[in-house]
Amino acid sequence: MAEARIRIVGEKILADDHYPLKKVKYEQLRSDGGRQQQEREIYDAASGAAVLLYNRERRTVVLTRQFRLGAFLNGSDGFLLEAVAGVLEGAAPADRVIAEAREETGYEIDHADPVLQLFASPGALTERIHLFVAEYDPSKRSGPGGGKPEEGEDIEVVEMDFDDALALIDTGGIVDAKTVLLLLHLERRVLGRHEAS
Ligand SMILES: Nc1nc2c(ncn2[C@@H]2O[C@H](COP(=O)(O)OP(=O)(O)O[C@H]3O[C@H](CO)[C@@H](O)[C@H](O)[C@@H]3O)[C@@H](O)[C@H]2O)c(=O)[nH]1
Ligand SMILES: [Mg+2]
Repeated sequence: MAEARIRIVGEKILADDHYPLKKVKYEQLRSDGGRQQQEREIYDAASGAAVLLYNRERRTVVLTRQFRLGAFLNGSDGFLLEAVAGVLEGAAPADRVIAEAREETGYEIDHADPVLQLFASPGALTERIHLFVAEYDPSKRSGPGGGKPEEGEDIEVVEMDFDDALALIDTGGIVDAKTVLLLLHLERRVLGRHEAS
């Protein structure tokens, strides 16, 4: 049997409040045949799912704007425009995004199309994000959205022209990775780009 390239040799919990922050020791079989031990800090954050809501006829998307501490602590005002997203909390990703769309925007979607999965920041986080797109119908809105105030959510719902959203990627107005990726997917595979007149 081939020798395993990576072997976990130890794990220490550094902090465990919301999700655990760990120090993990592993042994790597290097490409030169040697074995090397390394240690890394890793935040064992929950995996999540995100969905970009779009309307083909109106050529619009629905995004959220909410405060994100990580961005604030690193040079942004922290209020990021993002696709709807939430942690899985044990649910199937396709079910989770339908519930999150309702909670965060009030839109009722009955189906979401899977796009891809990605690791949010694989050197530092265990988190995997499942990405979807879904058509929304402006007449199917059960409430204002906004998220759960009791969990500290204070989410602004932002409906915008799809081409304006694409332009915001170029000007730095949209800087959330999953959202940039979903908008580019929508352009490449679903809606195409309309040149500004
Ligand atoms: N008390 C407490 N609450 C927290 C903490 N971290 C998160 N929460 C709460 O947990 C809930 C998470 O809300 P969701 O809508 O389920 O998740 P999200 O924050 O939108 O996360 C999504 O986007 C993230 C950023 O891209 C992703 O990291 C994540 O996987 C997911 O896709 C929010 O109510 C938030 O306040 C914490 O450290 N302490
Ligand atoms: Mg969310």
